[in-house]
Amino acid sequence: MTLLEARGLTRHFGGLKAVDGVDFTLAEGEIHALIGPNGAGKTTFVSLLCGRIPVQSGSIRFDGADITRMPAHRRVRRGIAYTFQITQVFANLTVFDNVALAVQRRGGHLAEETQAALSRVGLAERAGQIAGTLSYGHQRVLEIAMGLALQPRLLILDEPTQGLANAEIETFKDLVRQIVPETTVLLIEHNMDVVMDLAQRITVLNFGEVLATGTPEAIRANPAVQAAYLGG
Ligand SMILES: Nc1ncnc2c1ncn2[C@@H]1O[C@H](COP(=O)(O)OP(=O)(O)OP(=O)(O)O)[C@@H](O)[C@H]1O
Repeated sequence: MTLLEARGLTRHFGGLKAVDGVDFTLAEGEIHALIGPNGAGKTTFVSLLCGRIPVQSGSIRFDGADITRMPAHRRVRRGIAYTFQITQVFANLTVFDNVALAVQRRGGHLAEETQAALSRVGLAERAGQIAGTLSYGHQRVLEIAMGLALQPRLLILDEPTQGLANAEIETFKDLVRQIVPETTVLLIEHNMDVVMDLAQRITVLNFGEVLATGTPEAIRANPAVQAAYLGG
């Protein structure tokens, strides 16, 4: 089943075609990676999907409904959660309270669901710690817990492994494998090992347009992708 479908999605900044007529579908339960060179439009594209930036033209359907003009907070309620490159953790609050805020936003059972989200990412033992004192890697994991606390249908992760150590990347990959297929995952990622390991399908953006979509094998073998991004 198709969970999300974008048609002709467009966002220009002045003369710059950041996202330019993108057609894109997400199948329910898949791990889908979005890759491409710096400035290709990946963050802008997912910002359009979650409503952080308004669409100029084109449409987005999510779970059968047109969400093109829906405000971001209502998309969250419909099941789209996201974590962005820039850390969203409240540094002065405890780990527990950071996640509790996300649970509260959804109107869930505060203590139980907060604890469950923390256990899921392996942060339960640090529940009482002030978030700002966590290592960088743990803060990134906390962000994912905050996203999961929303119990999303779709979790969008923008460069989640950036700055993580190798062992933390392995933990992250295990976590993503555990949350599908209940949660569909859209992953912006520059680390090609992570992409090839996790993704069932990959979409390559280049200059705001879709260059290719396919399985990891097909994308790796695609000459246009090699020329634009993989440096083959
Ligand atoms: N608010 C904005 N105003 C003007 N230009 C913008 C804005 N946001 C993004 N851009 C430009 O749009 C283009 C696409 O940027 P975007 O951040 O979406 O690319 P990206 O593929 O996510 O890049 P990276 O891999 O470096 O994160 C870039 O040229 C960027 O400078």
